Amino acid sequence: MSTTPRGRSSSRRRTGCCKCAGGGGGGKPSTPCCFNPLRSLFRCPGRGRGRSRSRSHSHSRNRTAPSRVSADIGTEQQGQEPSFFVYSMGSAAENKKKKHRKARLPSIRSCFRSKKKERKASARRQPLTPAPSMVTHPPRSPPAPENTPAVASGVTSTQPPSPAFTETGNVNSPATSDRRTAPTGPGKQPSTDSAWAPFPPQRQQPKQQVDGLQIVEVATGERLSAHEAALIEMVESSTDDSAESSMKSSLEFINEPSPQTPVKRVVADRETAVVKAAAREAPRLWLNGNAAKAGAGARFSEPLVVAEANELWAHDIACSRAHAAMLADTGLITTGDRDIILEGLDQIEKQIQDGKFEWRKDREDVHMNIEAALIEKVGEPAKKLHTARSRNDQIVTDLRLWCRDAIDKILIRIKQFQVSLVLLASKYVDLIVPGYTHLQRAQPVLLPHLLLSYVEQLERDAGRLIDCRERVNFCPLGACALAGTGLPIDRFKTAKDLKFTAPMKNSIDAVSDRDFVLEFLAANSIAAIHLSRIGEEWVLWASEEFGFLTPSDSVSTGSSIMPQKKNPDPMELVRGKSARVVGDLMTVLVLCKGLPQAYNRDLQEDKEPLFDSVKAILGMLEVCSEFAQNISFNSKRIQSSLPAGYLDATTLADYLVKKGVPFRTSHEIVGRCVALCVSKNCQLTELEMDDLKAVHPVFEADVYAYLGVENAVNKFISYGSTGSEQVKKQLEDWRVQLGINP
Ligand SMILES: N/C(=N\CCC[C@H](N)C(=O)O)N[C@@H](CC(=O)O)C(=O)O
Repeated sequence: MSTTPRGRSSSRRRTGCCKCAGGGGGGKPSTPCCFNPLRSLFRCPGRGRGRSRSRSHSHSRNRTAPSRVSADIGTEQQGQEPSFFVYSMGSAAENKKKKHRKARLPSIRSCFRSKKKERKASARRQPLTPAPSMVTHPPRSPPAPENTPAVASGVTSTQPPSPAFTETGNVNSPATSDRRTAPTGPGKQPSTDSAWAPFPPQRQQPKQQVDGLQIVEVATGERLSAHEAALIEMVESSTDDSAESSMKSSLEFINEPSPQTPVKRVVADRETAVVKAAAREAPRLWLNGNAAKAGAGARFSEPLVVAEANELWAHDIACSRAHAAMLADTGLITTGDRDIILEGLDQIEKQIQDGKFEWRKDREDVHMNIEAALIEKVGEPAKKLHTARSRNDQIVTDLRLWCRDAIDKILIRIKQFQVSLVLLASKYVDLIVPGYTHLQRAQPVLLPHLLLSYVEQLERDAGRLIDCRERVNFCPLGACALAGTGLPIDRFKTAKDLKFTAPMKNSIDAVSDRDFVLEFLAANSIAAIHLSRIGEEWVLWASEEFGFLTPSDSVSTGSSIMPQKKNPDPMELVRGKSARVVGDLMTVLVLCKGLPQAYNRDLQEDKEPLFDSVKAILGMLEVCSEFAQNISFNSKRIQSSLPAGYLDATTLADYLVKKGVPFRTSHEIVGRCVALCVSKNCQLTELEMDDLKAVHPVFEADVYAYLGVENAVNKFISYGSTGSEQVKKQLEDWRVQLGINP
């Protein structure tokens, strides 16, 4: 067993797992394996938020998911779980491994270095060759009918994209013979290759076509796409090393052991392969792959890819399916191409579900990963999928679909908690508890009345989410980058297929706004505040000072030093988690406040707080339900505490009002009665008739039916009051509404 510098065990570091840090594995749901689900929900030390790349911070990244303490406790056996947890630091052995991994950083570069001179000379001799790119260039060939066979099936990437539209919007396809026609516009160089090329040739390499990609053999013997090879050349020939060092530092960062659960580590291990790919390719989406070098922007998108993909891949594929179907319906692609695309998407979906999909950080985001994989899989037809689509409308459509699903999940959890509260209330129908204002004893209330007050709050939380869902449910797809498209798409069809209410009316608005995210986060924040208040109340009530509530052992934790302690920390964590939910709202509010209209890359930053907020609120609700199912109220202790605090004083004032005394006067009279009790050290109900008459002659013998907490509670009759009739009725209504059988 190795120990960390803090003396903590690391032997089980890789065996602990927790639900909240799961979700890796290419969309595979993580399996909670902690013996206590409440603990597992809240044990993740990291939130997956932007990790520092700074080397000086590397030790903090060595933190793993909190491991069970397996320190020297004599007879400790494998698999036994101490009842408290600590975070552990990475061990020396792990640090060694990390160094070892660094040494394995991109070897491909050195292979290219050995060929540098030769290639430079070659580059001087030869003009640049075209590099396949994801950028679609306008066709430079005369139109041909859409059903040209060569167009409907996959063609090589040296051919212009098809089918294409003329400016008048007609579907056209380049005639096969015309594909070899070199562009003649200003600045276009004649191609040395027999095929038409949008850019001049770059190098002389033996070329092959695989799935429409041009393949070249490089010095390592590896077969890379021309695009990949061109990129390495760019980095290599750059006099400025920053592109390479930026890439390298990213690699080091990615190769660091991260504070992840084993599920995530599996993903991270897979990412090692991804990283190698990144070292030889950094696709540039502008200038057709001929831009100088990878910029600093990549630094910010890389760590997000996997997290973003885990959440959004299913929605992104759903959007692509709907979009492909619409493109075929409108004749923008053939039905044959649509079927090939759909088949490819099915395969990708399966790969992701099986955890076999390689998420490449160098492909920027979930959209580019899926689209590029689709092109690799099915070739040319996949290149048509991005027709009349931009990542700007894709991401916001994905997000709206994601929010819709997330809201539905939260609504279910809210209902579960409501049911737990109603069941709890049903167990204590007659239990009177002190009601507090200013945290001072105020008036007696029935415990079910208090518990149903939480149920009401939750109902409004659900209502806010339902309202928000209505506004979320409009479809931005087809807004394209911001302006819509000149192509005859059918936005109503995609909206319908994706079960949106309707397409969004304004394409600029569609890609610009994240008000639906804000609204969702605001609704979450209010719900979180409600849960936090319940958490606070229950923590307070579980204290020795109150002693009103006892959590069962299954929802309690112990102390590492004070053996007698039993902490209600799930509810403390509910209270604590509310801070991050509110913080997430603040993050997106501030994120959006300075943005000009239409898409801005800042918006990429909306996802982490959105995902985080939803994860937190789902966890909080689950914990609250479980806590509610595992607490008991200490009736005896509560009852014995009721006499203190003159809880019946206001009911006595109401008695005087019924006798015709103005309320302000009755308030004063009861005040004098209470003062008398204080001097006599007794309860109001213990005052003799003579004592009462001495305070005011209006008191009669019937006053004793108003004194004492039971009598006081029974006197409440107003709608929504704590009177037992009212409470019983409301409890019954809630049972019916929530479908709880008698
Ligand atoms: N880069 C870009 N959008 C990226 C959106 C997706 C991004 N991962 C996000 O999460 O916001 N916009 C390009 C258009 C495009 O790439 O489709 C632009 O407007 O210039």
